[in-house]
Amino acid sequence: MSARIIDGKAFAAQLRRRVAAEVDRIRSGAGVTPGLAVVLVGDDPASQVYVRAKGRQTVEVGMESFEHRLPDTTSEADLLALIGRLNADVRVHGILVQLPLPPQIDPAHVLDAISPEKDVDGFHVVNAGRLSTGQEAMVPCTPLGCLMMLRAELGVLAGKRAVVVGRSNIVGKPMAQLLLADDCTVTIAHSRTRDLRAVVRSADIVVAAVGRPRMIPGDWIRPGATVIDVGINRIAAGGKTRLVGDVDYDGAADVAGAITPVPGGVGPMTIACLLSNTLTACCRIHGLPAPDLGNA
Ligand SMILES: Nc1nc2c(c(=O)[nH]1)N[C@@H](CN(C=O)c1ccc(C(=O)N[C@@H](CCC(=O)O)C(=O)O)cc1)CN2
Ligand SMILES: [Mg+2]
Repeated sequence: MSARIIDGKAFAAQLRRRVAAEVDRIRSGAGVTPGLAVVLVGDDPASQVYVRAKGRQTVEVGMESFEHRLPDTTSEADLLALIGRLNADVRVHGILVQLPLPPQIDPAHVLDAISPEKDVDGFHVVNAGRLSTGQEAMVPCTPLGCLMMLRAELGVLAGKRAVVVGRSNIVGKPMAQLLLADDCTVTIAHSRTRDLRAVVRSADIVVAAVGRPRMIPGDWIRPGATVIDVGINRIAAGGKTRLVGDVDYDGAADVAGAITPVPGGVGPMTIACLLSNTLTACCRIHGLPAPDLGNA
């Protein structure tokens, strides 16, 4: 193993400390406390863990947390009505609806019902459009966390060849936009890409976000490349389960310059960036200068 390990847990802890200091500053200076509303529909076990972590960390950085847990039989109309109330609630600066949603609810309807300025997930079509046209946007948390770690690891990203494997609206596409905005030469690869091995091998930066356990073997990685593994895949292992990424960690760590582990890499940064986005949303809503915490 030669790669540096990019410690997402430590990064996230550092970002939360900076968010907490800024929350303290705007509360004492402007008398405003940022508030985050998280909505969970149903009882998906992983979602419950993430929502609990979000609520706890929101309170720990000094923000107000509003948690809404709805049964998995909730209709789309009832969920839209709740979002309408949260949009109008002046104590709430950020709104997040935990994904996935049960099948009777169309996520596109729900995400586009959230006020763009309170859309701390950055999933609203207005924020996606703003990001892709270089305007001030709310930036999706997972790619924002990846960008922060890449900038800290590599400094200036301009001119780097970046390959993003995966084209989802919530990770792959916004990640590519962020890298492009930092002047990388960006390729988005996906399940239909021809000779994926050669494409990945050409990259100085590989962001893997396909959701397939260890799909990218170590010998696809260019020696010295920086590898950001977004995958969080639970696999069976010796009668138990364990988490692995989309990259074969042991193989890639032998050749990469730096790599994020799973767990403890991108995942913790997702929630830290949610807190940072909530602070940003609160500052924008109240016309306060938004602190630079390494945001896009
Ligand atoms: N509305 C949203 N829904 C979902 C998002 C999102 O950003 N917005 N992302 C994921 C889930 N997610 C946050 O919601 C999330 C996933 C994983 C982690 C994390 O810290 N993972 C740990 C491992 C945790 C474990 O042991 O299971 C790690 O990688 O170290 C945080 C947040 C889908 N839904
Ligand atoms: Mg795909």
